[in-house]
Amino acid sequence: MIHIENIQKVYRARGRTVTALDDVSLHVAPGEVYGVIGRSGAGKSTLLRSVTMLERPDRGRVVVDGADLSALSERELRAARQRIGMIHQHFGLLSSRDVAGNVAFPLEVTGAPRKERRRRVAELLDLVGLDGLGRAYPAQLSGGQKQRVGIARALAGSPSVLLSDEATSALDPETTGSILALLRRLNRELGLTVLLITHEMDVVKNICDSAAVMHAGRITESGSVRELLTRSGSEIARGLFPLPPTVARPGTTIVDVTFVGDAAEESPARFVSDLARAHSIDVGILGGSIEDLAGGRAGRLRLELPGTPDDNAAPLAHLRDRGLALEVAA
Ligand SMILES: Nc1ncnc2c1ncn2[C@@H]1O[C@H](COP(=O)(O)OP(=O)(O)OP(=O)(O)O)[C@@H](O)[C@H]1O
Repeated sequence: MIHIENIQKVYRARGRTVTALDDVSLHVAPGEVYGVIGRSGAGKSTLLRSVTMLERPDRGRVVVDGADLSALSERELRAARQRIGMIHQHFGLLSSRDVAGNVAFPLEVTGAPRKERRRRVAELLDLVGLDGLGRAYPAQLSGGQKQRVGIARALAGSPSVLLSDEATSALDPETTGSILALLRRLNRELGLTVLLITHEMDVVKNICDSAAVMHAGRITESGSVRELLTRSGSEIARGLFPLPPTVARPGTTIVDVTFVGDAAEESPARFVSDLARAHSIDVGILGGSIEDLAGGRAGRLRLELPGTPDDNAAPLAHLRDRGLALEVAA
């Protein structure tokens, strides 16, 4: 649905050059929620602005819903952008217009007749849970309600793609949860493809099917969250399932075990007790957790086994045979 291919963006300001995007490629499948996570300055906003060509990359291609946006004129782009909704951290509402007026705004721009606008606004307010608030002004709304207005407005033109620029960063945790649940519902009910940028691992945890990590203009890892969880050294895996820093005691083996899919549905305690019984060893649990992620249940445990990794070839093979991904500390 969204194909970003080898895009490059260098800013030059006051004799300084900053490579905001350095050969970035990303592929978002239709109907998925894709999160790009990174620290401030990593290039996330530049990436999102490039998807609509609000920022034209110096190099590379951006294809959205089959249209190569990098090849369109400004006039053609304006039309193509109507198929892409966008929501922002600070909502971007017009304070002089009421809620209905804000949601109707994009419909006025495209020249929809008044009756059609009324009908559509009522439908959108109902969809985002703001029924009855059409006459309220942004100043009278909570942050969560403002973001719902932002979402309704973004959906006015029935886009196939929604871009979210830190949409929950200005909200408290509870409101964040309700906005993420709304995005997930819209994704499922409307088949909406969502590309979001965030600096919060919780956002990835709650709604993303796939994710990418950005550092200094580069994508350092990307894939489905499920796949990343089992990838050795994945930052997403570490962020979703933080484990305490551990130094292996001499003569012991530290192994991180990742449970996804069926393995996560069974009790991890069962795996540990089966392992201990089958190999007559004491297995220590040093930390870990099991969580419900957007893509299903998953978990990670850090285990301590007696003996060196060489001594533990059989227990480690036992865990691998049960379909678990292992990372053995060097
Ligand atoms: N218009 C601009 N002119 C010059 N440099 C810019 C411009 N926009 C962004 N940059 C620089 O490009 C780099 C990436 O910025 P960008 O805003 O994309 O990062 P970000 O990950 O979205 O960070 P934040 O979450 O703080 O917005 C930063 O070093 C930033 O200073």
